[in-house]
Amino acid sequence: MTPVQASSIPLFCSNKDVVVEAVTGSGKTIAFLIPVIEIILKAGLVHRGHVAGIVMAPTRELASQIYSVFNSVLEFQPSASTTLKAQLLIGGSSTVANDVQKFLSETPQIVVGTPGRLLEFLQSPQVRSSRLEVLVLDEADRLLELGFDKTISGILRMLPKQRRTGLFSATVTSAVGELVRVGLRNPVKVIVKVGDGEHELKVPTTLSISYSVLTPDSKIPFLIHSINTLKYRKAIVYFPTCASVVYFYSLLMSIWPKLQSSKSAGTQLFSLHGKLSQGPRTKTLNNFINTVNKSVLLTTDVAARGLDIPEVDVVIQIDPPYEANMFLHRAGRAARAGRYGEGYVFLTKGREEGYADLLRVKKVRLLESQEIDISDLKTEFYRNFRDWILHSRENHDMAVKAYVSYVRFYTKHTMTSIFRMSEFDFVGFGRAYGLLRLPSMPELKSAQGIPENGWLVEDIDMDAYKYKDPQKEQARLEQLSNRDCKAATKLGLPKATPKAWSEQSERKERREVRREKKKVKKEVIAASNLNGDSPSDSEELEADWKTLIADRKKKRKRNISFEL
Ligand SMILES: Nc1ncnc2c1ncn2[C@@H]1O[C@H](COP(=O)(O)OP(=O)(O)OP(=O)(O)O)[C@@H](O)[C@H]1O
Repeated sequence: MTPVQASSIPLFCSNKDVVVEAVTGSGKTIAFLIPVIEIILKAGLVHRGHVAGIVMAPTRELASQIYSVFNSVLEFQPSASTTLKAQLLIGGSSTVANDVQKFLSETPQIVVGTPGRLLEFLQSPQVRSSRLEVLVLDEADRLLELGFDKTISGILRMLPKQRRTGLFSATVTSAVGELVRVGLRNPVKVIVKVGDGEHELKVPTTLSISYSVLTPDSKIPFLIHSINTLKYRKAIVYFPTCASVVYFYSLLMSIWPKLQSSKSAGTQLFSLHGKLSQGPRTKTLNNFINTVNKSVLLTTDVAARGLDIPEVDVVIQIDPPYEANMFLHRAGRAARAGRYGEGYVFLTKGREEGYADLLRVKKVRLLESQEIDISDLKTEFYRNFRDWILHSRENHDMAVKAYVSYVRFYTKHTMTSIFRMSEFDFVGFGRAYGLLRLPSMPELKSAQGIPENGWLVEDIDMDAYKYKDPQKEQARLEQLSNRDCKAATKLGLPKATPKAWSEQSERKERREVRREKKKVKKEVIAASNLNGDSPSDSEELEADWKTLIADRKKKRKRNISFEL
């Protein structure tokens, strides 16, 4: 047994409620799974329609993993004894009605699931939970966080008070205040500490963590450099939001082959996030787990907790997560069960450097990475990035979505003294996200140094910037031809959508051009008056004015430049 198993299994099995905290990858799954089996076997047979044990986990992936560990243990049941069975209850793959049907026909005693589906399942009149013996909350602190709490209260109301309850996590202490509400009676706290001889650590001792301080536009090139040069079989890269995973996965799929080193040739990329439907989500994770090739998974915090993929030996965090505990869970996907692993986090130059000190206070041992010159790779990256963005307008739409979601993510940081919105580099990240123009968003209103009209490139003819999808392009062309026509509004063109916004801002821009024309005209008239010309020499004046306007226009319509 691992230390957490040796200390918590006897307690949990001997009718004690337990709260167990031990670092990632230390074997907590077995530490609750064995007692669940023991407690149910000791209680004797349960009747059809009754649940005897519930294990709850915050994500579908984690619930599925626990269910499969259950099955691999239950395979070893002596045939003469009660046959224990488990059932998986997660949304997205089957209906509640099907789950209930299966439960009644296969009579499992244990259910493993995510809170939402578990609640719906327990609410079915055919399912009884009054004889429940044991409840486990894996990743308990996460489950108790806002969002799940109403669901969990609903589940707890349906369970008998006479039961054993166990809370497990690598960071369970933050949930201690909630214990009474969760219904633990005189729980025993088991905290398994690790250390490097001198100091206690909150991460496995076999996990080596480094941080790099980078400018916004160096982050993705540095990621490419890292996945090109680091030694790993499988690596996980954490992005802040679903939209940023979608965006950078599309970008890297297209341009990374051009930037690969011989060391990384043949490496497969995968992407996983919470907005994928269940089918592709499961398929992607299985493919990542089962591929024999060197592979990299781009993902969000949906894959931060609990996932046990032993071959993962490198974890990269493009940005720190919005709360510090998540850092430990993300990094802990590597260095599991005594294996060696490496964690990297990219901090934005400026205020974010303080995050390293905060982690040290949180008992994370980390070092600053050596500075590496990646200027050639960066130049090559942005050349390819520019071509890719300009290749289709869809790419820019994706960039806008990813950027907006990143800004919103940044506002959610709990450590506001380090991650200050007032110091957020809107322009730097706009360029890093490949934007031609910053989107209009409330957060930008009070920001400093935003270029006029949000343009990040000197000029671009947005009217000529096409969608690859013929239907989208057709719609865009129709909008273009309608945009000046007041009738378009009457026809009900959407007002609040991003397109409506861009239409609005384009209208604003045209107004400005008109204003500028008027100004120039006035200047010309004033100048000619000074020269003694009569304002009635209108033909000549009109010609001068046209030339002036044309010159200004020419300046504005210079080739698209994309300096990043
Ligand atoms: N007694 C044991 N001996 C050897 N390996 C073990 C033992 N118990 C568990 N393991 C292995 O350790 C790995 C990590 O276990 P597990 O996923 O339960 O960790 P955890 O503590 O729940 O981590 P996390 O906090 O990240 O969820 C798994 O691959 C598991 O098979």
